[in-house]
Amino acid sequence: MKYFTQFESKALADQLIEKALFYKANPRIDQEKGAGKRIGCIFLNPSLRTRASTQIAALNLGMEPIVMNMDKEGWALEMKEGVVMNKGTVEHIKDAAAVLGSYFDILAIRAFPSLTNKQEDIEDFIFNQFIKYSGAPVISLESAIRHPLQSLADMVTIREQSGDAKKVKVVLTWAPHIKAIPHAVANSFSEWAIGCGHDLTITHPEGYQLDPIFTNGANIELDQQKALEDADFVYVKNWSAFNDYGKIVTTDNSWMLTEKHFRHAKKAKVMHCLPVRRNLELSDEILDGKRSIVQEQANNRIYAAQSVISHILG
Ligand SMILES: NCCC[C@H](NC(=O)CCC(=O)O)C(=O)O
Ligand SMILES: NC(=O)OP(=O)(O)O
Repeated sequence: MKYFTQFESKALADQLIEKALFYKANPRIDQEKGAGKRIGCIFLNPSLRTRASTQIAALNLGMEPIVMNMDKEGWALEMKEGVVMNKGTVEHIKDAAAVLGSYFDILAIRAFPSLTNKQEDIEDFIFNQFIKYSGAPVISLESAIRHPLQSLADMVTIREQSGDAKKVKVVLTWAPHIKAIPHAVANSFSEWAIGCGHDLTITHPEGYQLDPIFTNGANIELDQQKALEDADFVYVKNWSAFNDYGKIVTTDNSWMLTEKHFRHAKKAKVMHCLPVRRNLELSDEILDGKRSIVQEQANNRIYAAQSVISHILG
């Protein structure tokens, strides 16, 4: 495997989930595997979990991580081909990515969408420029349209929490927010949950349909109460409109989950990738209550990353 950017197959997902659970039980068992190798973690946007968990994962494998916050510490990058660089950008992605590719054995990149240029975002243009020009193996730390390390950690968490249950009902519910938020987490969660064979229902207000490329195979139910019935796992996430691209269509706060939403889903566990805006996206009551498994999820980010890095190292 040279690139970890999206769901590939159930067989690979199962292998990565098993390996993540193995590393969780034996974090340092492969301390020699990455010895003498470096991973470059390139952030064009903020991060807490992805930044720290990827570094810990690399260190568990004996590999040296170097983090660059390119949005703040690097030169302003030009992404377009053939432009006269007489404005704000200082260095072309061609040159920067080629240098980074020569410095590192693996490159890991975070590049959020603009939410203003739909075509560029759905092509994952900036992320793909790094792939094109670096020549190195690349791991996505969240691109414009996907967040596969998050989704892998989510699948690990569901596997861990569901024990012997053969089939679980998973619900992805939209939550209110005050800002236009990317689709990446919701897209990826849907892609991985369907790919891993879970029974997935997606619920959101009118106008928040996700790109069907990612949701094909899910049950779409616009009535949140109905969607939540008998859920085993409820994944909470805000996203902006996809059709009316990047717009906020409603902020209806009745969509924020509280205990009363779980009348017909008594056993449901609640997931969120974090960061979460409390009492806007999700209530204190849920986040601090027994249903929440958000800390377990965040912890599993380490072993998801370790599993992927190990797989790329071969
Ligand atoms: N990496 C996890 C989520 C990152 C991003 N959240 C945010 O941008 C939150 C911003 C805010 O709450 O102001 C998202 O939802 O895609
Ligand atoms: N869940 C997640 O990706 O968190 P960060 O944005 O803090 O990395």
